[in-house]
Amino acid sequence: MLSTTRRVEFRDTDAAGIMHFSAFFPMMESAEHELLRSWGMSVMPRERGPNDVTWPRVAATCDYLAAARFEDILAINVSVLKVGNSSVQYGFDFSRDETPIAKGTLTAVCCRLDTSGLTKVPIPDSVRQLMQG
Ligand SMILES: CC(C)(COP(=O)(O)OP(=O)(O)OC[C@H]1O[C@@H](n2cnc3c(N)ncnc32)[C@H](O)[C@@H]1OP(=O)(O)O)[C@@H](O)C(=O)NCCC(=O)NCCSC(=O)c1cc(O)c2ccccc2c1O
Repeated sequence: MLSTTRRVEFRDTDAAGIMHFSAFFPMMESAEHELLRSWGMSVMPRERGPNDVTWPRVAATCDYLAAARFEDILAINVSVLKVGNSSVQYGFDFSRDETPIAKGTLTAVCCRLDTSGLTKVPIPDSVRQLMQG
């Protein structure tokens, strides 16, 4: 549904010279935000409107298949795995030159954000259509 790339930065690596497990999560988050932008949305809309919802995460996973190193260019394929009433689960496939590096998931919940905090709401139909492609 979205193919993008990210370079492994020095800060992403550990003392063994390989990409740290935690560094995959910001890349997944950033790729998810890119997918939302490709649909004309922002994860944090600045203006009020019918789709001014935000997407806190309730679950995140990552399986590590091969090591990535400083300055590697990782291809990231993002797909929508499941659309629920208020939740959406994304899948992330990381690879380098066709070598699978990692597979992750993020689950986000459609929420309104106001002074009282986050309130779960059903995914708007127009957004659901985009997610279901
Ligand atoms: C998000 C909540 C307010 C929802 O609370 P509620 O109790 O109403 O939710 P439900 O239990 O009914 O679940 C809703 C929905 O999600 C599915 N679900 C819940 N837990 C899981 C799980 N562990 N795995 C898979 N799915 C789960 C559940 O099945 C329901 O699905 P339906 O489709 O059937 O509706 C409340 O949960 C809450 O406040 N949680 C804490 C959120 C939080 O603090 N997360 C940690 C970090 S958030 C974050 O990192 C973040 C990143 C960003 O990039 C953001 C960008 C912009 C805005 C916010 C961001 C952000 O917060």
